[in-house]
Amino acid sequence: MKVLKFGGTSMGSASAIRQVQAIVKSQSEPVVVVVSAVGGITDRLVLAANTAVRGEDYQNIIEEVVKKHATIAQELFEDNGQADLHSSCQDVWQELRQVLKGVYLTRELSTKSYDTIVGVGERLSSVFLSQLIDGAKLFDSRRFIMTEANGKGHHVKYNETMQAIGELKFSLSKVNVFPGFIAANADGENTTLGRGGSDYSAALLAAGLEAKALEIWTDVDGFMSADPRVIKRAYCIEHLSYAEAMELSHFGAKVIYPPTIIPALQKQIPIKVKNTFNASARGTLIDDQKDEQQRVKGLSSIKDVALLTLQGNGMIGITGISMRMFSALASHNINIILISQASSESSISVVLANEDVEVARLALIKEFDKEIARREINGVSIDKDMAVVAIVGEGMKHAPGVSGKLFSDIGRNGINIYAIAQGASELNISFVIHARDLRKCLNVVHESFFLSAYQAIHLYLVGVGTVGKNLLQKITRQSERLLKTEHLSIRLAGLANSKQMIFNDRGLELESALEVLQEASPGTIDQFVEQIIANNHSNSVFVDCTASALVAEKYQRLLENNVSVVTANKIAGSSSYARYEQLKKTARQKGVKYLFETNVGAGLPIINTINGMVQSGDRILQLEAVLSGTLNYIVNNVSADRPLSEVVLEAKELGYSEPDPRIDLKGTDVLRKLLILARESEYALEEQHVEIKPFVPAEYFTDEAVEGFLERLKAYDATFEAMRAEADAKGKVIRYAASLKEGRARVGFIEVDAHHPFYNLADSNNKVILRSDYYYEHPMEIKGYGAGADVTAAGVFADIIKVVNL
Ligand SMILES: Nc1ncnc2c1ncn2[C@@H]1O[C@H](COP(=O)(O)OP(=O)(O)O)[C@@H](O)[C@H]1O
Ligand SMILES: N[C@@H](CC(=O)OP(=O)(O)O)C(=O)O
Repeated sequence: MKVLKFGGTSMGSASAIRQVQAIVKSQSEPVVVVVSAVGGITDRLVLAANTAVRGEDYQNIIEEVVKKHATIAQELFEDNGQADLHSSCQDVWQELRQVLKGVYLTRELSTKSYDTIVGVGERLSSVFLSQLIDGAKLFDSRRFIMTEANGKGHHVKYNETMQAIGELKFSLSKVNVFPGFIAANADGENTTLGRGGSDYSAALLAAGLEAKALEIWTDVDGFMSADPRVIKRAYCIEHLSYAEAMELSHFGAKVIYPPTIIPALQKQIPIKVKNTFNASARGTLIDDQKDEQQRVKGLSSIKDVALLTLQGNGMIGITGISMRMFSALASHNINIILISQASSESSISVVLANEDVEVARLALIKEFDKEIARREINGVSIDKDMAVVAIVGEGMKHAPGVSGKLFSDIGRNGINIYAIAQGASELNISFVIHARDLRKCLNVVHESFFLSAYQAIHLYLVGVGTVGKNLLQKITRQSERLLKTEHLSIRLAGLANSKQMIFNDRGLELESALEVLQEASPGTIDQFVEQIIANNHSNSVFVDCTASALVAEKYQRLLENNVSVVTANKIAGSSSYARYEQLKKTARQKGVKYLFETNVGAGLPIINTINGMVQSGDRILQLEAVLSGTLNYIVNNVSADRPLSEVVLEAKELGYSEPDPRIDLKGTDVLRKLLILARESEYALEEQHVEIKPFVPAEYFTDEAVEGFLERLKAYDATFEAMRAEADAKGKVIRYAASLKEGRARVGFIEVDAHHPFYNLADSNNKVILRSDYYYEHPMEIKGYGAGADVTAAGVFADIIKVVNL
C-alpha cells in the first residue's frame, strides 16, 4: 500500500484534478490519497477569517471561494453528479458561514473557529476527489489525527495518532481519500497541522499504516537544488537522505513541510517527490541512504526574518544567559530559526520572524533589565528584513574548504554576512544576510558549488567601436563552446555607446544588440553605472572598450560595489600613480578583478607575465620594449624612396594608426604603456618621471585638421630620412622604444644593430624584453602582433573569462 499526497496546485483546477484521477487510477496496489485544498483557497479562508474579526465584509471573499468550487464541479461532473456533490458539501458550507458570522458578530477569532474556517478547503476537495474516483472511500482525518495545544499551533499526539491510524488498516478499500491538513484535539474540536501541513498528514498516515512508500505529488519535477522561482537553473535532485531533506525543508524549501520527514524516517518509509503534470519524470527519492560524493546537494532560504542580538562584555563566562534568553522567548511562543554565539560569549544572536521581533525585544529587555542597568549587557540590537540561507549536503562532512569557498565567493560579490551557524553534524551551514541580497546570494552559491549546470557572467559593455564590435562577435561565436566545455554562460546584461544604453537581466540577444542600441533611449555613463550597481547581479563585469577619460573615472565606484572591471582603455592605469594604486587596492579589498592586459601589446600576455614573475618573488630589473605597432610599422616602411609623411598616411588608411595619427606620433601612447608596465613591475612611476622624445617634434602638433597636419609633416620628412639613413650607414635600424633601467624611464629613438633583439622586428610587431633576478643573462622576451581590433578583443575576452576562473 502506498500513500499519495496531492498538493494545492494538483487540486487547483478541473483539468489538474483529472490528472490526479489518472495517476490514482494507474496504481496497481491499494492507495491512500491525501489531498490539499484547491490551490489558493486556504489563503482566501485565512483572509475571510481575518476580515470577519475586524468586522469588515467577508462575504465577497466567501462568494469567490464558492464560485471557484462551483466552476470546478461544473467541469468535473455531469448534472446528476453535481447534485450529489452539492448535497455532500452542504453541511461544510453551512458550518463555514455560521462560524464566520459568529466571528464577525463577536469580533473574536478563537483558535477553534480559525482552524474550522481554514480547514474547510480540504474537507471540500476530498469530497470532490472521492466522488470523482469510482469506488473511492472517503475518510475524515479528524477522527485519526489527534493534536494538543503547543505554543501558537498544535502538536500531533504521536502515539494516539499512530494507534488510531493503525486500526484503520482493516477498513481500507482500494482507493481511500483523506483530507490533508485537518485534525482534531481531545475535545473533538477542529485543529490543523499548520500551513503546508497536508504533507505531514500524509506522512502520519503512511507511518501508521506502514505504507510501502509515501509520494508527494506537486507541480515541480521533484526536490530542486534551490527554489526554482528564484534560481531558474535549479535542477531536480535525484536523491536525498532524510537528514538532507529535513534541513532543506526546515530552511525554507517549500516543497515539503518540515515535520513530514520524521514519521517517514521512523518507519523507514521512502518518500518520492513527483510532478502531477509530468508524471513520467523520475522525481526525487528521499530515504536513509547517504551519498557523500557531492559536497553540497541543495540550498534553501527563509525571508522576512530579523536578527536579534544580545550583546555585552558582562555576559562572558556567566552561565545561564542563553537559558534565560531562550526561556524568555519560548514563554512568548517565539520560534527561533537559527542561533549563533560568538566564541567569546559576548554576544548571542538569534533569527526569528520579522513579526515576532518587537515582542522578543521587549521580553529580553524585561528579562535582562538588571544586567542592562548595570551595563553588563548593552541591550538588544535588531536587524530587520534579513534572510537566512542554508547549504546542505552529507558530503560536506569530509570535505574541507566548503565554508572557505562559500564565504569567499559570497564576499567577492559584495554580500555582507551578519551571522553564521554550522551544526556539529556538518550537514548544514546557514548564514544570515540582508534580504535585498538574497537573490544574488542564492545565484552565487548555486553556481559556486556547481549545482548550476553553468556559471553566468553578467557583462556590461561600454564602447561599440572596432574593438567593442569585434568582442561582441567573438562572444557570439564562442558562447556555445564556452557553455559546453567551460560551463560558462556570458550574458550581455547591458550595452552602451556614448549616447545610448540598453539592459536585459537575462542577457541581450547578441546578434541584434547593436541594432537595438541604435534605437535605444539616451543615457549617460553615470546612469549606466548606477543601473549596474542597482541590478546587483552575481559575477558582474564592466568592460570598457572606449578611450574615454569619463568612462575611466567610473572604475572606482564600480569596484567599490563589487563589479569587476576589464578595460582596454589605458587612461586609468596611466594617470596618477595614486589613482592606479587605489583602483588595484579596491579590487583586492572587494575580491573582484581589475584587469587591463590589453593596455599593452593588445592580446600579448605581457602584464600577466610580469604579474606572475612579481608574485613568485622575482624582481623586474630592466625593461626594454617596442610598444607601438603603428610606429614600428612606420619605421619599417620609411626608406629613401618613401618619405615619412607618405607612410604615415598609408598607416592611417590601412587603419593601423588612430584616425588622428598625431595621437601615435606624439609618443603619449607609448609613454602610457611604459607607465603601466613599470607600475606592474612595482615601480611607482609618474608621467613626469619619464624622459620622452616624441616621434615627431612637438612644433608639428597644432590644432589644425588631420589633412593639414599631414601636409605640414612633409617638412619633417628630410630630417627623419637623415636619421634613418645615418643608422643605415652604420648597419643599424632605428626603433621607437621604451625602457626602464636603474629606475630611469625613457621613450624615444634608439639605433640597434643586427645583434639586437629589436633589429628584426618586422611590420607592426611589439616586443618586450624583461630582465629580472631570475632572467638576467638570458632575458624573457615576449613578441608578437601587438595592435588591431582582433587581438585586442581577444585579450579583453580572455580577461573577462578570468573574472570567474580565479
Ligand atoms: N527546493 C525546492 N524544490 C522544489 N520546489 C521548491 C523548492 N523551494 C521552493 N519550492 C516551491 O515549492 C512549490 C511546491 O510547494 P507547494 O506550493 O506547497 O506545492 P503543493 O501545492 O503541491 O503542496 C514549487 O512550485 C516551488 O515553487
Ligand atoms: N491547504 C493548506 C495545507 C497544504 O498542505 O497545502 P499545500 O499542499 O497546497 O501546500 C495550506 O495551504 O496551507
